[in-house]
Amino acid sequence: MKVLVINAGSSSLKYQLYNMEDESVLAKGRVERIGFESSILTHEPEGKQEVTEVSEILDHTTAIKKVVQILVHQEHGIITSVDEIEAVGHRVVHGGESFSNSVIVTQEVKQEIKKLFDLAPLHNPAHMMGIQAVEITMPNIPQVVVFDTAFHQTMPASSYLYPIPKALYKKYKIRRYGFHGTSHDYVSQRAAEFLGKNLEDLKIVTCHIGNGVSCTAIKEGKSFDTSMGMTPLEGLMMGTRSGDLDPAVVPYIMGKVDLRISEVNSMLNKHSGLMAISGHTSDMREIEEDMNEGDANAKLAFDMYEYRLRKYIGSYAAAMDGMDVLVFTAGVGENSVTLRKRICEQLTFFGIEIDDNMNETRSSEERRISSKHSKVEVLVIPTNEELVIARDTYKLIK
Ligand SMILES: Nc1ncnc2c1ncn2[C@@H]1O[C@H](COP(=O)(O)OP(=O)(O)O)[C@@H](O)[C@H]1O
Ligand SMILES: CC(=O)OP(=O)(O)O
Ligand SMILES: [Mg+2]
Repeated sequence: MKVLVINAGSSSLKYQLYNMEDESVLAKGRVERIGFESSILTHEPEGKQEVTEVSEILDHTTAIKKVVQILVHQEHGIITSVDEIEAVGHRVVHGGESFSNSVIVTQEVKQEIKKLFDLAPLHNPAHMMGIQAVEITMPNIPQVVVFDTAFHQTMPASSYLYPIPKALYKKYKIRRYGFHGTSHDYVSQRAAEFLGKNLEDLKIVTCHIGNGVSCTAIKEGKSFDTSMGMTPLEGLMMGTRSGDLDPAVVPYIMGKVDLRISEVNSMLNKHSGLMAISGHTSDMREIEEDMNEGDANAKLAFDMYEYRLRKYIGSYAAAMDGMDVLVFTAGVGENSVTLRKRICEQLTFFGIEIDDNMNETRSSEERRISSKHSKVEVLVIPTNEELVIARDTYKLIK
């Protein structure tokens, strides 16, 4: 059975085509700059040359059409007919309190996702466009949605409630939901397997450090607490998102410089984080390069990013009364030798001891970077959200 996995963003759409018999990836790619005149489709078919196409892709339906066209293309394609695709699985960022598992898409499910547009304005409307684009382009194909929030539905009320009037939770469902759940779930399971231990016996802190950044405390195999909140803005400093700040800052700025709600949202989501402090980039590779060349703003951005991560890791060790395993994952977590070193070198209080050689070894494999004497196992586990989505889709459709 072949499953197409889609992660639709507001102006991009990433895809992977899986053969579920052996879980191999037949092709993957992305459409960027949807809605612009020069949109870019990058397609990587397994065992063939990567292709890039520039054309006008004004909406998600056109983007999906282009993806299907290239998947069945004579030269660059990997299947002979679209009928070979038996199911589509989508990433959906916000599932609110309605979903603690992946589900098959129905009218009711779509209604629920729509109700959550307000809570994830950058993500959920784009996912819905992806689902509708598949309905138009591949009618009758079963679709499954896999939620970032689902894994965190096990959090206790003491973790998910905010200390504000309870009516706000009852009436508007204002609470912590948490995100990147598929990733935290996947890497914690892989970590236990890597160590040959029972997941249920471990206290794990997982750090998903990509464009979005979140940490999760995992106890008895379940999410116990996580740094993102009602929206993916809370918690750690990110590429362009501020993370935690005094909530009083928001009304204060709105009064002082006469900003509208949408402008404040945009400032905190798109113009803050590494971008704001470095003054020119949200890309960790550039931050590190500039820092090494003596750029003081890049250094400050790096220091703040690292410091905030370290504070969260420490607080989750306290939250679980211990930490057996610390996991780094996602673009920055898997690749930044410097960030991992700086964090671990200043967590010696917990008995963490990093092995510099292991940390510096470049690899895309799961690996241990702590020394033999370290009291906490420190691992780098490459995440694979797409594989989890493909597996859930296969399970529900099969
Ligand atoms: N070698 C590297 N060193 C440091 N950071 C890296 C490296 N490779 C990728 N990154 C960073 O990873 C981030 C993107 O992470 P990723 O998990 O792909 O994000 P997302 O899935 O949220 O788009 C970028 O900030 C990028 O700079
Ligand atoms: C939820 C979230 O922050 O997702 P991403 O990291 O893909 O932006
Ligand atoms: Mg990601």
